[in-house]
Amino acid sequence: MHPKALIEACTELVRLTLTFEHPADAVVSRFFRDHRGLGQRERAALAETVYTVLRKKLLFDHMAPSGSGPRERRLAILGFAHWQDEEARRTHPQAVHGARDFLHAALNEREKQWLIQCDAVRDDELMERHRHNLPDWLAQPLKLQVGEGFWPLVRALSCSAPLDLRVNVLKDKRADVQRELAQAGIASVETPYSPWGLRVVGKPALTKLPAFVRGAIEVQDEGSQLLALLLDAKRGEMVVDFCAGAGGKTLAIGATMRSTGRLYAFDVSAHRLDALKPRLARSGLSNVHPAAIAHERDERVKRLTGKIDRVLVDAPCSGLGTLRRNPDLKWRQTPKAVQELEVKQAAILASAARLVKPGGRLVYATCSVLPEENERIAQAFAAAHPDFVALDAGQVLAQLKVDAAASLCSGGDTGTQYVRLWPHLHQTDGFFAAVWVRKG
Ligand SMILES: C[S@@+](CC[C@H](N)C(=O)[O-])C[C@H]1O[C@@H](n2cnc3c(N)ncnc32)[C@H](O)[C@@H]1O
Repeated sequence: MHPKALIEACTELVRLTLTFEHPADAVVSRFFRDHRGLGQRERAALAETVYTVLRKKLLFDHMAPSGSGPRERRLAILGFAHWQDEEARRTHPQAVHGARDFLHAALNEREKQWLIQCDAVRDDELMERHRHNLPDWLAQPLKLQVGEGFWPLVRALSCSAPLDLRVNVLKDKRADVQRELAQAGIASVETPYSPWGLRVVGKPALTKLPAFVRGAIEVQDEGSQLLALLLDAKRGEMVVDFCAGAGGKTLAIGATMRSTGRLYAFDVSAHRLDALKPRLARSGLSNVHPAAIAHERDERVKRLTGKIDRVLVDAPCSGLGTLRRNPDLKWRQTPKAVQELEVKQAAILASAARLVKPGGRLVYATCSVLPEENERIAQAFAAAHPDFVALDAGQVLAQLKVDAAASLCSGGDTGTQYVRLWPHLHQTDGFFAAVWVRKG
């Protein structure tokens, strides 16, 4: 594709994304479906350009007014240029800017001059908000929580997430899958914490690989794998994944149960549960029972009161721990939406807790980094439910032989009460988890 046509396509995609009517990943997928002729490299350039615009929106909004032409085109030019800079830095860490030849071939003289001006702006000349590119309501709580880690966190959030796989141990050993992938030209390393994880180098296409087709691998962030591990579901148990969605954690839990016992996958979205079905078929699991529920007090839920060994509540949340993958969330979420989520989270956790039998385990998890959706929900639950005893997540993970378990946790008297994963510290998405056992 000629550079001019590619920048025009980037401009159109930026325009569609910035309406914020739909999640960016859905807009991008739709665009690719509508433009089937796009090659692999063009798709990568389009997606990376748009994601860079979303990641650096405040900076680009600050730079765009000095340029000419439609605003979306200026943002697309900056997105493309900054993405190329990131690529160049990855391969040559000292590089300041990436090659501009391709991009220049798409620009007129005024645009080239403007880009040179933008390239000359130094980081230390910028206001703080143009460097961190976060809305104030999000920057403040992050600073309070991570202190000096704030700028490393900002840098981590401005990169794309690594591609993590979970090996389905029901089918294969991690080392065997790693060897098989290497033979297919896909390099990977073992993830540092999850016993099932492989971190793949680059972003190779996976869905046609024999290992994928036979259900030996699933794409899953290492942090998400750890939350499934934390539930520690055993052979023959009765287990509920209360907010199963498309079943990322369900599949991991089902495998730890060695496809025995009963694993209910509940969700209010039948559509999301439908996406679980082909994954389930590949996985070889026969112990999973997906069920769409109307709400958290549904009759199907009530019938299981006090009968379940382990319940995972992977609650609907702001998703603000996943900004590396979903940078649009920082512009689509609002403090008001978070408040509404808190009410829902507390209600779902309280309902799900009723299922846990005496001696059973309850795990509450989110992929949010906000204390309101995490510690605050866990503390309010603990205060209202004296029949649940909090377990120390650091100890639980250590018992599960997770390396450096304490470094994955924070909070409480022990400093390791809750799982707290951060992109800049653990190379995972931001995750939270709290664990309780019901008094026997
Ligand atoms: C964080 S997502 C789950 C992701 C999934 N566990 C995974 O690992 O792929 C939260 C899910 O909660 C579901 N949900 C929202 N309200 C619910 C409710 N009242 N009861 C059960 N599930 C609910 C949403 O439909 C969504 O699929």
